[in-house]
Amino acid sequence: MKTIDVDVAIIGAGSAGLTARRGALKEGKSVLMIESGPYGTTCARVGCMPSKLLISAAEAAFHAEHSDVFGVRSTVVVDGPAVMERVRKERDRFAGGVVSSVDEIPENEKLRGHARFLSDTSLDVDGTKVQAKAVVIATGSSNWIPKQLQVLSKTLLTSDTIFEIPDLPRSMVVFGSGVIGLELGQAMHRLGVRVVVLDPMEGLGFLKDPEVRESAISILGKEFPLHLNADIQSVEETSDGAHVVWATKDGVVHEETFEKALVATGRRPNLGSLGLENTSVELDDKGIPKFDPRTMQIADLPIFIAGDANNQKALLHEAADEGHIAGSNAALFPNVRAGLRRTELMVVFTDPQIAVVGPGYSGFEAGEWEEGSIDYASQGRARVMAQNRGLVKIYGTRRCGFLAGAEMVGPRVEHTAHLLAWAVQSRMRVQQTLEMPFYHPVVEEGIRTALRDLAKALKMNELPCQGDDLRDGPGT
Ligand SMILES: Cc1cc2nc3c(=O)[nH]c(=O)nc-3n(C[C@H](O)[C@H](O)[C@H](O)COP(=O)(O)OP(=O)(O)OC[C@H]3O[C@@H](n4cnc5c(N)ncnc54)[C@H](O)[C@@H]3O)c2cc1C
Ligand SMILES: NC(=O)c1ccc[n+]([C@@H]2O[C@H](COP(=O)([O-])OP(=O)(O)OC[C@H]3O[C@@H](n4cnc5c(N)ncnc54)[C@H](O)[C@@H]3O)[C@@H](O)[C@H]2O)c1
Repeated sequence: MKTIDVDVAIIGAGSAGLTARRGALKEGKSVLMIESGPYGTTCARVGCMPSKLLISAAEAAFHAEHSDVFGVRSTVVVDGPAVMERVRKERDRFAGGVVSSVDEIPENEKLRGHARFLSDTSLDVDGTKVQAKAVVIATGSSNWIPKQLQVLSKTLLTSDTIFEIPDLPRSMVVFGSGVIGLELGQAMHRLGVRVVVLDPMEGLGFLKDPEVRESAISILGKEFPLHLNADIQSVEETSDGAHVVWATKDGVVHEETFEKALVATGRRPNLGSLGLENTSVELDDKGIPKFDPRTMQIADLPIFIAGDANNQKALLHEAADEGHIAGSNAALFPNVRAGLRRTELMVVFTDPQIAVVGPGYSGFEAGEWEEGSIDYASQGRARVMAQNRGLVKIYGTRRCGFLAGAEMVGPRVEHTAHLLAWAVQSRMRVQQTLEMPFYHPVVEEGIRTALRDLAKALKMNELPCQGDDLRDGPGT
């Protein structure tokens, strides 16, 4: 058996694996990156980028169709093949950029094949043995298809296949009201596809604030059928398509046949065929290795885990940060150090957009925090643009009045969420954020209203706060 000796072996050439490689190289160590699938990363090939391309087409159709409110009349024709062609063309450009960067990696620093642990520091890659001083697991995640939906084949779409369809279907049932189901379901609806979204659970699990969640459900549910707490009674594939019978919360039974079925029921880390049983890695009750999120190290082993593989924050920027930390620490093993973890930030690209900043509503102990809010119904700029829908809640700590996080659904919150995340990470107090400039008329003025509301709830002038208390702010 051929053996390759290396300082750091990285399993997976996705977003986490590629930054892990850079992190390890910076420390002057030799690196081998192993990849079993196509190069180009999940994000660029079948994730972030093609989904946002489809959403942009849907936004164009929606705005053209809804211009009447401004007195502008138009007739809209959605050319399905042209929509999908642009998605693929631009997607190929993004993924091609990543592939070119991988092409530039010297041949002796990369290996094609499926990696499987033989011990903590050795791997089998399709018959080649890799002996490493440390290993980074950056194997990503895959779509999970529940048993009930495994009967689907010809009609089945997942995020891996939906961007390959040559034309838009006439109808599509979406299983799952998570981020993927909502983003792609709304986009397809806006492109003229008859869409129904079904979820047996409460749905929109990424929102924890009941009022913000309710606002998002109400807004999205007015635009397309969004059936949460649905009892999905039967799913079968017939010659006409996917035949689904379900009962809604009110007990009404529905029965429909759809040309396509998008299964967006969650993703699971790619750990199953890694041979972890041959290592000293201890798994939690979900089968995920226990690791330190500051160093990405698994126990005190020479094994590190980054990106979707660790099942924590399945987001691109987190995968990149985690990869970098894991790669440098693998190179420095056993002298690992804590890396920078940023304030949490998540944006869902529905319309209106949804965002979560910091630990969100569920991140605080009772009695430790206050909230301020704004309903976008009457917000000036939002009304000007006829996008006056949504609710923003901002949270602050009672102790010293630190800005702590937000949950929001509203116009252009991708931007306001960034401002708030930067302020949280900078450990700003609510009062300090109100001292910042606000232009007029902008949607950020809505955030100022919520911040004022929060300052009032915190009774800012009465808050005792020693200089030392700054050490205890969010982000420490
Ligand atoms: C439809 C969709 C939309 C998304 N939109 C966004 C968004 O808008 N914003 C955002 O922040 N995030 C988004 N995400 C999430 C984001 O894409 C992921 O969090 C990110 O791509 C994870 O990167 P990764 O490096 O962990 O995994 P990947 O990029 O998947 O890389 C893992 C690699 O490991 C390889 N591999 C697996 N097992 C082995 C093995 N045993 N041996 C060798 N190689 C192996 C795989 O082939 C793969 O190439 C989206 C995801 C999807 C699916
Ligand atoms: N904008 C973004 O940042 C973005 C976009 C897309 C994906 N992502 C990442 O991808 C990850 C995976 O997204 P996802 O939407 O697949 O997963 P998810 O975990 O967010 O949602 C899955 C949903 O499927 C539902 N479900 C489970 N079984 C079902 C069944 N049998 N029938 C119908 N529904 C069922 C669940 O109740 C849940 O609501 C996300 O956690 C996110 O981090 C991020």
